[in-house]
Amino acid sequence: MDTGIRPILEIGCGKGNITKFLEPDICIELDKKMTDYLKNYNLVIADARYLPILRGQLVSSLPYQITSDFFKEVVKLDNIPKLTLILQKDFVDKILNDPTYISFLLNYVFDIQTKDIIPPRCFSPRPKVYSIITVFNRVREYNEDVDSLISCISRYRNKTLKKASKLCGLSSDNNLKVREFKPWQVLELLNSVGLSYV
Ligand SMILES: C[S@@+](CC[C@H](N)C(=O)[O-])C[C@H]1O[C@@H](n2cnc3c(N)ncnc32)[C@H](O)[C@@H]1O
Repeated sequence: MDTGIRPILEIGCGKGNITKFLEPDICIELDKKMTDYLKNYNLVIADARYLPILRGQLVSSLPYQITSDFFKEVVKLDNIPKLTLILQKDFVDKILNDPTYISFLLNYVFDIQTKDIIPPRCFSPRPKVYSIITVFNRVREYNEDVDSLISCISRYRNKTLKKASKLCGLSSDNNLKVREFKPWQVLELLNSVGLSYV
């Protein structure tokens, strides 16, 4: 935990299991029934996806079904330099290995570091899946043009970069298939279509 980046915002404080150690500056929780557990903190009862959160570092053990929606919003918030999240391990494996839109975009904006794996028995109720603590450090500002290009190119992952880039209005001589690029090779992919976003 980097206490130098403030404010620290915790999303989904629940019964305060993480909150009591973290002591965040602001605690955001959707479920009003949790108010009693969180009365000692600066509590905001709200849906974190729709909050105008402008700066700080985020810590969260979010429900896994909102992970993609959450990232699509948070990736655009340049004043959020760091996120420490408990995520479903399968999701993290995908963003590190699979050539999808969200994987390329997250690897473009963040340096992604995996930490401890958390087995299902550590949670109550017990989930079916393994979780993993993952730290996202922002290394680039969000860029709408890059986002659109990644969105387009990743739709053609079974085509060569040469064909995919043509379909996306650009040009490339690269005959590798889009799916042959690992998410962490996103800059190489962008450079291959003539965009230099290092
Ligand atoms: C997996 S629980 C984690 C609870 C607590 N942090 C813990 O570790 O025990 C997720 C929490 O996020 C809250 N939550 C779900 N969706 C949310 C949203 N969109 N905005 C804010 N909180 C949300 C839930 O009500 C729940 O308390």
